[in-house]
Amino acid sequence: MAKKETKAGSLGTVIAAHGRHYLVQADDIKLHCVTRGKKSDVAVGDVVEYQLTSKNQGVIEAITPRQTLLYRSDQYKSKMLAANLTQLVVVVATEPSFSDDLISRALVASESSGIKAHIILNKIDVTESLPKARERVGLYAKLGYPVHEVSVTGMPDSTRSTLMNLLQGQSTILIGQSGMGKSSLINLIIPDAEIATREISAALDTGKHTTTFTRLFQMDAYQGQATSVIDSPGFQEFGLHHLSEGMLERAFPEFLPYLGNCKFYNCHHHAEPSCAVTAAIKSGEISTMRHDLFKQLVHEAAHHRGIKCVDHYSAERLRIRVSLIDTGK
Ligand SMILES: Nc1nc2c(ncn2[C@@H]2O[C@H](COP(=O)(O)OP(=O)(O)OP(=O)(O)O)[C@@H](O)[C@H]2O)c(=O)[nH]1
Ligand SMILES: [Zn+2]
Repeated sequence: MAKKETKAGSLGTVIAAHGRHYLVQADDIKLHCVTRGKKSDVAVGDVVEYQLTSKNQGVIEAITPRQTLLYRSDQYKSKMLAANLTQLVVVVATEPSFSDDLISRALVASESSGIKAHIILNKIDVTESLPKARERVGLYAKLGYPVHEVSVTGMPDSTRSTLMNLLQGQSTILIGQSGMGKSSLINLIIPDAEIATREISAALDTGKHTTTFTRLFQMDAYQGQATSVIDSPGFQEFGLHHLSEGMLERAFPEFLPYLGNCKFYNCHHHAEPSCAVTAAIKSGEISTMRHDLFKQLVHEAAHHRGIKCVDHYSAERLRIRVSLIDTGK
């Protein structure tokens, strides 16, 4: 393979991050890289320019323009989950019970970052819990998010082909609560995933906490399109404090037909008279659960105004938009 280079240095993809230490896949080698100074704005999935400092170490000099950037944030800071994703896949299962709150937050994050979202319903071999789980994911299917039913242990072959169809040519992040079978899915499609994770963990000296970092697996390209899967550590919370009210209302696809039809142009869709969104809840077009989450997210974000990462976030979105214009997309 020809070595990819720019004037500033060689190019590689960040496949794992731990603190300010990064593992960069450059052609066939993995380099342990650091950034200059205190900079830590590198995300897994970034394509970076680096300079070699020794045989397997380097310094990241620059991040090439990102196509997308997925964030989550709490009241103190925003955290970049992954860069250059094309899709997000939420993994849920028939059991243990999954959280609608976490699914919807992940979907809102994907909408606001311009990333497609899918849902995988795993463990459909657990037939007692299947009807209820199907009914619950049906809400998301109605909103337009494709739902794929699989069973890693019950139907490994068809599960593998469903996954390969979904993943090929894409850069995908898998998100799921603990116990949904995310690791089982990864092991099914990437047989040496555990070995790779141990290697990454040793290279970045992450200690015993091997599952607490995000890592990217590069798979065989599909029709010339790079294919990669990012496994994110299971998390209980998915804060979206960086999203403004305007961004939030547009991240709920079921609200879109009603926006602009409220009596007040600056309607918060809360308790205002003649609100088209609350009318749609009454007529059953919008679910109360999703509207409650919308109000909760607006409430959380309201506590966040003025914190630096809002500017950082807006600047990044502008940068992505400019780079899309530059590349003519
Ligand atoms: N019945 C059934 N069990 C499954 C299936 N897939 C995974 N499991 C089981 O579910 C449990 C959790 O699977 P994991 O792959 O560890 O789940 P995870 O989402 O990675 O969870 P963490 O490792 O806690 O983040 C394990 O005992 C698996 O064997 C399935 O299709 N059917
Ligand atoms: Zn309204």
